[in-house]
Amino acid sequence: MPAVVSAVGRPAGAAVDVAVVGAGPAGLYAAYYAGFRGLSAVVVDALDEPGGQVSALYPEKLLYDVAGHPAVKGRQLIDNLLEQAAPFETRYLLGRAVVGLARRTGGWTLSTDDGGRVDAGAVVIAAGLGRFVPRRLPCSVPYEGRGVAYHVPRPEAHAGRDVVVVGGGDSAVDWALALAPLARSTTLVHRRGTFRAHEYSVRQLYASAVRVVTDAEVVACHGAQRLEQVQIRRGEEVFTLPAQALVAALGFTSGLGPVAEWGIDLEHRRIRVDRCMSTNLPGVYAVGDVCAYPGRVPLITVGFGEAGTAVNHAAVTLRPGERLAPEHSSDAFPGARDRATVPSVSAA
Ligand SMILES: Cc1cc2nc3c(=O)[nH]c(=O)nc-3n(C[C@H](O)[C@H](O)[C@H](O)COP(=O)(O)OP(=O)(O)OC[C@H]3O[C@@H](n4cnc5c(N)ncnc54)[C@H](O)[C@@H]3O)c2cc1C
Repeated sequence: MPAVVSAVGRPAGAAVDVAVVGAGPAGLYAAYYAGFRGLSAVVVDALDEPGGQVSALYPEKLLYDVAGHPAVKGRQLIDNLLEQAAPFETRYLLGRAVVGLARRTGGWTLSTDDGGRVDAGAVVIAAGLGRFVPRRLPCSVPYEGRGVAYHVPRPEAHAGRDVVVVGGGDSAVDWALALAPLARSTTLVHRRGTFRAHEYSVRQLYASAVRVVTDAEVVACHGAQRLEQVQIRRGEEVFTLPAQALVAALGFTSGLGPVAEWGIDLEHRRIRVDRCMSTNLPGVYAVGDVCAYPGRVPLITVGFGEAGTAVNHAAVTLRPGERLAPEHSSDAFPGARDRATVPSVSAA
């Protein structure tokens, strides 16, 4: 995967042409497209990892309906999108939420929840379902970042560890299956007797090395500096397992949050756009699952097309005289430095 640098706590720097809110598939493709059109771009996401729903909810699943990919793992698709944007000077500001949008001369200023700001000529909102907030397992909260996590972007990071996954849905089962070949031990704890996950995955689960503990709950976490053990209660029985990692796969809540307060026209908690992907605010576009127009279908491939449309229109707005239709990428590669010599994604 190209190196994506989180710049939490650092100012975003000089004005850019395009600020993208959200590093899901639509936002990442908007960043690529900005580079392709010779525009500088910053992508801001509240999550520490790029990839939006794909990374947070199903990085290990295969997708079969993304154009040009007969089958691609969620994680691989996001890596590919990052690699595609890598020749350009895209900056990724991860782990910070955009909380404000204010007009300024020549564009817009985004403010972030760490007190930072990004000045941009145009804004592409690719906020999907909004900010994801993980459902927490109360007893594990003190160990957040010290062994307790809410998703598994890189299963390899858990190699050789004792891992306890908590939950009964697709993410919990998928992650347990992905971790089992790598971890020293993998235990899946679910408070009910049956799983909500896909039937095929559940069959794989019971055939795997994962220790499955149903009708049970993690009731305590212990450890000095980091997580070392978890206590599990199953009926009257209470037992302790070694655990250097606990993955609380209890789902996420999501909501548009501050985006709804920026004076943008909304429709059923989505941002209303026209055929150019423009919102009612000049120079502010919306793409991907966050946008609404009659007949929209919430698919990744659709979001890619919308991102291209929005950035091409932004290019014309930012640089009057430019053509709306881009050159064919097969004929020219405008805006990029020499592909062969360029490192991956640059830091903020
Ligand atoms: C289990 C599952 C399986 C799926 N399978 C498929 C499939 O096979 N094929 C397919 O086409 N689609 C599939 N989808 C749908 C697909 O994942 C979504 O359509 C796609 O992720 C939408 O992309 P997006 O970039 O618009 O938004 P998202 O992926 O939702 O990303 C939005 C990003 O914006 C960030 N954000 C939101 N608000 C802010 C803010 N204020 N500040 C900073 N960051 C913010 C969020 O943190 C998030 O990272 C599936 C979805 C799920 C849940």
